[in-house]
Amino acid sequence: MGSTGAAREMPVQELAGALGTPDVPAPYVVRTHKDQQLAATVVAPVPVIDHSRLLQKDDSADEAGKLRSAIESWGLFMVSNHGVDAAVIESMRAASREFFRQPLEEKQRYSNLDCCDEQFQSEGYGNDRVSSPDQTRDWTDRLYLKVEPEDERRIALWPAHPENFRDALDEFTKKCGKLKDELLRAMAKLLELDDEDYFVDQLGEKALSNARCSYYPECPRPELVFGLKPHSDGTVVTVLMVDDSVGGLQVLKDGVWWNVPIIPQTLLILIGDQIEIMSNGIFKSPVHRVITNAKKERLSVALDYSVDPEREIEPSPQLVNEKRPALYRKVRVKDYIATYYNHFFQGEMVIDTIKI
Ligand SMILES: O=C(O)CCC(=O)C(=O)O
Ligand SMILES: [Fe+2]
Repeated sequence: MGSTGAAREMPVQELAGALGTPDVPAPYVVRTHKDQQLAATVVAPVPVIDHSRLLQKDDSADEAGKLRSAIESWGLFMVSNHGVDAAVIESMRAASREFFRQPLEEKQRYSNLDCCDEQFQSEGYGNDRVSSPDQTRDWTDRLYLKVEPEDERRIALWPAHPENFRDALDEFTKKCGKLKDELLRAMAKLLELDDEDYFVDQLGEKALSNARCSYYPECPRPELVFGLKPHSDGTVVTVLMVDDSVGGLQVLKDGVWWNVPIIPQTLLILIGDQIEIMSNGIFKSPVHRVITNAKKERLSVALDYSVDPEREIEPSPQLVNEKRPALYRKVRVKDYIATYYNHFFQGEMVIDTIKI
């Protein structure tokens, strides 16, 4: 991720609090998709996969079939009985909410702008890097932290308040990591790969995972802005804890934006670009976005799982044959991630650049 100099932007939370008029500042107004933000009215019938059944030796066939159809039709699905205790999820949620509720000065101790030269450093609290003056800003503030490899954590950027934040994130990460490995094994089985551990092994010993706590303040003009622009995730998979009462996540399917429902006690799994590449396009990473709400704030916590950035990925040789030649070029993950944001800011999908 580049480190272009960035002017300090006002957090959206402060902006939302300061607005006395029903208006949003021009840099947040989406120019190209007028009124599209409110277009979705249909709730996506996204399948719920019972994870404990998926893991059972003799009773997994139905669940595996559901998983396949969920991935093929939506590129995302919910998991229930996922092994991440409700208490772990609730502490993560509460600790993140508590963090964003604090005064600005407290949050800025973890700023994503370096304290000395104000260079953007991606980890920490703040907004996206602004790389060009005409970049449309998203109506969100974020706390972005590397959680794995564990020895690369920058603990100084992990909030010390609320006091349980660090433990909550550590616990959430560990439990979700196990879930992610189990799901990747189930996905390798679906593709009939010889090695059930194929995707887990591809991640490598220095696999990267980041936590993204996103806070979307209420917005006076939801129809004019994005909470988060349309994108597909540049990950292998993303485990997402959505807000427990406020919707806003939408997924694009067959040219239509669908609302992703909130289903209590589930976690949402998104197929990312990296597994799209490794599965030679059999799995597709869905384009999704977040819209804001005029009356309510929203909070989500995402765990991004990526192959070790130093490694290269390509379609699994077992999924390439004469009938289905490789659809993607081999790419170094670090290069993929580096170009990801430039495309994201332009509203383009980086995966299109490596399609053969
Ligand atoms: O806030 C959400 O529900 C989705 C966030 C998301 O898509 C992302 O962080 O990549
Ligand atoms: Fe996403």
